[in-house]
Amino acid sequence: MSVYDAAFVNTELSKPTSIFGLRLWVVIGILLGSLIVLTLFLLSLCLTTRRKSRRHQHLDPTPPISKEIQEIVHHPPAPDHHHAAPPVPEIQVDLGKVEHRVVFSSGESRGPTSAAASVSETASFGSGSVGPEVSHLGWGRWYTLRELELATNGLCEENVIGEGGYGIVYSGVLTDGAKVAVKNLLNNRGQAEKEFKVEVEAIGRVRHKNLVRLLGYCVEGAYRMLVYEYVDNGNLEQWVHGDVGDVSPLTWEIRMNIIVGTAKGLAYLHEGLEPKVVHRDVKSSNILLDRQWNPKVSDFGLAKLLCSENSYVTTRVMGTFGFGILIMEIISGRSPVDYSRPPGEVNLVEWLKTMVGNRKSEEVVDPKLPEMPASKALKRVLLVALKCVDPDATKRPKMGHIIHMLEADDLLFRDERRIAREQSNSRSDDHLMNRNSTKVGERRFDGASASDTSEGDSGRNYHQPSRWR
Ligand SMILES: Nc1ncnc2c1ncn2[C@@H]1O[C@H](COP(=O)(O)OP(=O)(O)OP(=O)(O)O)[C@@H](O)[C@H]1O
Repeated sequence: MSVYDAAFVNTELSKPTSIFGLRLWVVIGILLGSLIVLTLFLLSLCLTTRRKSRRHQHLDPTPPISKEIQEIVHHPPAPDHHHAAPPVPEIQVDLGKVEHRVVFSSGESRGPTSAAASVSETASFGSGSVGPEVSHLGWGRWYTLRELELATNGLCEENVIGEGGYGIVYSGVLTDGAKVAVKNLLNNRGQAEKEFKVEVEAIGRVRHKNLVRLLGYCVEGAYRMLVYEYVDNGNLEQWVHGDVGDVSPLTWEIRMNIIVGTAKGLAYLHEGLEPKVVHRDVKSSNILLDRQWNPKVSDFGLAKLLCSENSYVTTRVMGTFGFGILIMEIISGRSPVDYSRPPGEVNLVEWLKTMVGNRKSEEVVDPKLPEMPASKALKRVLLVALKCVDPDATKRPKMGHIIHMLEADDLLFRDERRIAREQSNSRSDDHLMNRNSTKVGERRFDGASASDTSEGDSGRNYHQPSRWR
């Protein structure tokens, strides 16, 4: 720019304007200053908003545990365990990425109406839906407390189906109509949360028709709840020891079905999963029944996950002893310990051993059984029970082997029943007795004869009582 141009610009800028007679450069200065101030204001506004929203995300009450839930790899079972379910794919779920807003604040105003109102409230905050898509895990669902309150009529007393060592169990109906059992775990903080994690991780991935299925869980504030499929025909303890009249509805066939089904559920826990799961509390109140009398093992909440290297013996010791007592309970209708009985009969295992040793197997059968079982079938199942409670833990059979023995027994029993029916129909006793012995002989080649089973698994010897040969 030349000296003349600069002088010209200077003259022009120094001219007074119509705005309060201010010179042009002053007006331009004011405009520029205002623009800068406005830009700075907008920038700070923008930053404040972003910071606020970030703090909001931080306050999102997604429980920390949910981020730790992930599907555990389900290894296929060993080839000889053909009862195990097919493997499921590995899925990792990070619930922290799902927007959860929990609006429950206190225990007041419980009941179906208030609960319903809150559920829709939750929906409006969340991803727009309160249904399963909000909180799918790899294996199940994460439920809000509101959902479970709605399902259980506000955790009301009429919905209580029982109380166990770990909390109260409620029946409930979810919004999709599914009936569930909600176990509200007793909460003693710290420890409870640890147990809860163990239980959720151990149970969530397990799928077997003879194991009660965990559908999901709820962690909210101090609440820890497990949501199970509802099994609708009570538990085995109620049917074996409850007031069912003089004749039990549990026929021999039903009892055998319960024993075999329970064995399959336990075998899956012991042998179909890696790491293994051991129930540690096999008892009749933990065997739930459906309307077709199919058993489902429940309450493996404190099951410990074992390292595969050193679990072998432990699994056999812990798992089979309780199962042996359970068989005795089902066959005899007696409790494992019953102080109302004479001294020699208080302990079921000891009494039964004595009875079998004295060739009184038939006398151990539950007097409420509608019909006596075939002698061989009875002895076979008692033999299995006695093997399970062998004082030498290393001689106890594995659950898989127990199934093998029991199922062979089942076939044998069916044959004998068919033959018995034929006997009573034709009345040609001698002829049919010959067929009977031939049939039994044939079955023994199926790999489950008394001598086969007496050898025990893994080449261990079991000394079968000679009277049973
Ligand atoms: N999934 C379910 N469906 C139907 N009823 C259930 C279900 N789970 C548990 N129950 C019932 O709830 C009651 C309490 O069960 P829970 O497993 O808590 O205790 P328990 O087995 O009686 O005792 P413990 O805790 O000492 O094993 C039992 O009567 C059981 O039959």
